[in-house]
Amino acid sequence: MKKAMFIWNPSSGKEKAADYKDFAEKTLTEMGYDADTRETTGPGDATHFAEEACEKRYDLVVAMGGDGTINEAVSGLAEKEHEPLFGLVPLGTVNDFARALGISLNPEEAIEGLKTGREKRVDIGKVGDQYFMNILAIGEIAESTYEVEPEQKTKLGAFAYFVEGVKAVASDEVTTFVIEHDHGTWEGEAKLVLVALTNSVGGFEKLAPEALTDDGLLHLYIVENAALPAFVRMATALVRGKFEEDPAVEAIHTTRVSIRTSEPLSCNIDGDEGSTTPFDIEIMPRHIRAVVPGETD
Ligand SMILES: Nc1ncnc2c1ncn2[C@@H]1O[C@H](COP(=O)(O)OP(=O)(O)OP(=O)(O)O)[C@@H](O)[C@H]1O
Repeated sequence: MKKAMFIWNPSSGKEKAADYKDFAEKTLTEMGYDADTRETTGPGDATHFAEEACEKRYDLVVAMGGDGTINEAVSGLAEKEHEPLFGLVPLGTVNDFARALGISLNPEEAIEGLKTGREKRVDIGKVGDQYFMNILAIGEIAESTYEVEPEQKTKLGAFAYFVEGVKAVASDEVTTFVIEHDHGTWEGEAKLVLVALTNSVGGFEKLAPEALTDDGLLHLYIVENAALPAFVRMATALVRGKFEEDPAVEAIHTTRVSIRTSEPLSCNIDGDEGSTTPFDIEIMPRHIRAVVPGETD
């Protein structure tokens, strides 16, 4: 009998998560799987469960939760000898990976979609011993998001980030970056460096509109240090989906990026704090066997 592991985070998606869990178990059984359900209790669980599924040669791993849970499950599947199929059921607030893969943001539809979906091999990124599916951000603007207090986040939402971002843009502090990539070396002062894998970043689909989940490329954007009006222009370009055409933005498509900075800076990986510079980022092309909507080729 085919074996599936269903990993779910009960803290995501509020009180309906348990109902979706029951529906997912029923669906996997109907699909002919022996379904083994695992509930996460805290950070790291989803990774350990997915690792176990690889060791025990499961056919399918399905993770249900927000982007944090999905990142943890994919990290457990990465670089293993046995590669189960990976299905995801989005239950978070942003759900970038599901958006990029065209998976329904309605959990019931996403679960139903496992029945009719097809396999698609998709890229992930690697930095040190961490993996990412959507975006790595580094620079004063990225660092400033850590300064947003939790209660400020709840009260003001995106506006709190915006205020911190403007403060970072307006500050005199500048960081010098040395960035090596496939086509050469970029050296200079930058406010923000972004490495995107997909076209959905923070639920916003216009930062890297051309980034495909299986193009084998890191989409690198270097936002140069500039005066405030340039940032206003850049924000407008971003909203219009023309970010990479802005003169203060260097856009490079590459398979590897090495980043060194004048001061150590920590990066933000898929929304959570990650490694501190210097570090190397690489693409792992078509590494994960994701289940996505659509007919099998
Ligand atoms: N039982 C649990 N209770 C609390 N936290 C948990 C539990 N299980 C896992 N976690 C942790 O919760 C973190 C956040 O989960 P996740 O990102 O999936 O949900 P979310 O915060 O609702 O989503 P989003 O970030 O999209 O709003 C994960 O990093 C995970 O380690």
